[in-house]
Amino acid sequence: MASSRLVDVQHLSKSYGDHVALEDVSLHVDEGETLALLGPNGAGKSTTIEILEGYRVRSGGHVRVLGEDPQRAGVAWRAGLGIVLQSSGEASVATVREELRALAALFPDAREVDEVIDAVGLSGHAGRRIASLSGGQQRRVEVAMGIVGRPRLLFLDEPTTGFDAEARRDFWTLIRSLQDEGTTILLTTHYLEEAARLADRIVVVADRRVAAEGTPTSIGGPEARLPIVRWREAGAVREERTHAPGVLVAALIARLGEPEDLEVVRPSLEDVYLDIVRADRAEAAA
Ligand SMILES: Nc1ncnc2c1ncn2[C@@H]1O[C@H](COP(=O)(O)OP(=O)(O)OP(=O)(O)O)[C@@H](O)[C@H]1O
Repeated sequence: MASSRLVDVQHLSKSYGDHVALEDVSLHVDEGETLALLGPNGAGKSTTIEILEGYRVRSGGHVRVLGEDPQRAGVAWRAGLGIVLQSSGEASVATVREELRALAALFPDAREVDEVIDAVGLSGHAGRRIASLSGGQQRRVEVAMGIVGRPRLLFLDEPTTGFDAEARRDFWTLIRSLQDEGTTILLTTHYLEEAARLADRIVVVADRRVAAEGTPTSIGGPEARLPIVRWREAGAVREERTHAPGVLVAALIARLGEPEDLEVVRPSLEDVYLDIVRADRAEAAA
């Protein structure tokens, strides 16, 4: 195992009673990297991440996080982790600053609490009770709690759920600054744009296993990225995928004059992701 491999998962399986949640998942995260774990509801993302955090016991496979098996690792190991779980909905009656100060005291090299409060956009709310904040503001407190210990490895399980558009942009800026400091991040999200902007690499989990892996611009293979030219002809929408959209558009203009409803679209990560998940589902059904 490379020394820079902070997360190493091989052939991970997990069953809840008779229900198989994960069958054979292998993935890794290297130091300094941000990996986005994507997949439909129920695919097993939280199960995977909670096994890596030591909160769930695996049924089989090999797992190393910061060089240790999460099922056996101790308090010193945990101090290297930052954890933002899927939102619990439970809120403390302490104030934002009190809660973060209490938590920061547990870490050897914690960040300055007021800087963290500022970084998550809560400086105007530092003295307010967490329970009195809005859902999105409470989620920001949870993110602050994940980063205050200056973790080497940060787990973010759907961190921006409940954020408004501006808060999400601010969060992306915050994550970029953590990436610049060298923080290694494992992120789950249902926002494909978030994965496209933040991740160095993406792993798609579907039907209990890894369905695809790659960078945001390469996952799914080159064919999945071919531009689509759409236009209307004889009352019907036509479309064609092509390596040379300009050539096709020129040919359409020569044939039709100005083509009706003409557009040239490059598939987004979301389009590619949906193709991967649908193909995987069709394969599983077959
Ligand atoms: N404690 C549990 N007991 C029984 N089944 C569980 C338990 N936790 C999760 N599961 C099941 O395991 C599967 C994977 O769940 P998991 O929460 O890991 O999915 P997910 O990919 O995180 O989904 P989402 O995107 O909805 O958060 C689901 O079918 C879920 O119902």
